[in-house]
This record gives sequence, structure tokens and C-alpha cells, in this order.
Amino acid sequence: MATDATAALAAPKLTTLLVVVSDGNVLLGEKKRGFGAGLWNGFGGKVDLGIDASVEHAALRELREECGIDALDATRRGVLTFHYADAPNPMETHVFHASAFEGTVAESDEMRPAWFPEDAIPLEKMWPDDEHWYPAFLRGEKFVGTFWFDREKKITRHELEVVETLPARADGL
Ligand SMILES: Nc1[nH]c(=O)nc2c1ncn2[C@H]1C[C@H](O)[C@@H](COP(=O)(O)OP(=O)(O)OP(=O)(O)O)O1
Repeated sequence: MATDATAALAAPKLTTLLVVVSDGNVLLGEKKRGFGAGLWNGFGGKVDLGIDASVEHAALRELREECGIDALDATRRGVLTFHYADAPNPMETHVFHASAFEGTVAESDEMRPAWFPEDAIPLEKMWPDDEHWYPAFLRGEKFVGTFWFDREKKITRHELEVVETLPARADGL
């Protein structure tokens, strides 16, 4: 049985990723700083257990902070686990889809947003796992995946499954 210490060591870092798709266009942001700087991605960040009542709240908060809009119909569509060779704990990223939003898209300190046609997202400037799961995401499917990266952030192994129902989180978040 895992002790508290070993459980903490293996505990995944919980993060969110929210991708708005509206009228055939996908809203992405170029990350200006921090983890993944220079790459285009959906909007998201760490779940903050001090302020977020749920993973969905964290996803909505990060979207608002990073590009100034409020998603009105966010739904959780994927759970991705990333193992980075140089990180002690895996990252568990909950991927949300939204199509309706309020507010005006605006650049922030963290992200430079831009719209891309669904069939022309800049995969060559995105995380290498994205080409594996965006097609399922854009088809409206739910998915669970795990990706292992080497120190150069290249994928060494991956698993990806389209599912009917996403796994519930044991902690209720
Ligand atoms: N391999 C990967 N593929 C992908 O598509 N998104 C990834 C990814 N690895 C990380 N991300 C996303 C998930 C999450 O939205 C973000 C990492 O969250 P972090 O909290 O580490 O980022 P930040 O340094 O921006 O922190 P915050 O201050 O919480 O915004 O990058």
C-alpha cells in the first residue's frame, strides 16, 4: 500500500485546457511565458485548490484570466496524462470544449490569442501530442490518453482511447 509520502510523490499535477470552437474556427493562444512558452495551445493552467471549487471552475477562470472571455457551455471532453522525463510528477490535464462565450477576446500577459480555421490549426507550433487528440476533439468525441516525453519533449510512447464516458475523479473535483 502507498504511504502518504509515496502517494504525494506520485500525485499528478492537475491542470486544465479549454478550447473554444466557434463557427468552424478554433481559438488558440501563443504562450508568452512559463511552461510551453512559444507554443500555441488552448487556454488553461493549474487547478488551484484554494480558489477553484471544481476542475471546470479552474478551466473557466484560466480562460477568463488568459484571454478575457467567459465560456457559457464548457463541457469536459478529454483527460490527458503527461509524463515529462524531467518532472517528478505526471500532469493530468482536463480538456474542455466550449462554443459559446461572452466578452471580447483580448491578449494577456500570458497568451496572444488568434482564431484558426478548424482544418488549419498550427500543429507544427503546438505540443507534439496535439496532432494525436485534436482530430477526436474536433469530431466531438471524448478521449483518454497518456503521453510520455523525453527531455527534449519528444513523445517516446503514447496511448489514446476514444471513450463513451470520461472517468470520474475520485476526489469529486
Ligand atoms: N503536452 C501538452 N499538450 C498540450 O496540449 N497542453 C499541455 C501539455 N503540457 C501542458 N499543457 C498545458 C496544460 C495547461 O493548460 C498548461 C500548463 O499549465 P501550468 O499551470 O504548468 O502553466 P502555467 O505555467 O501557465 O501556470 P498558471 O500560472 O497556472 O497559468 O499547459
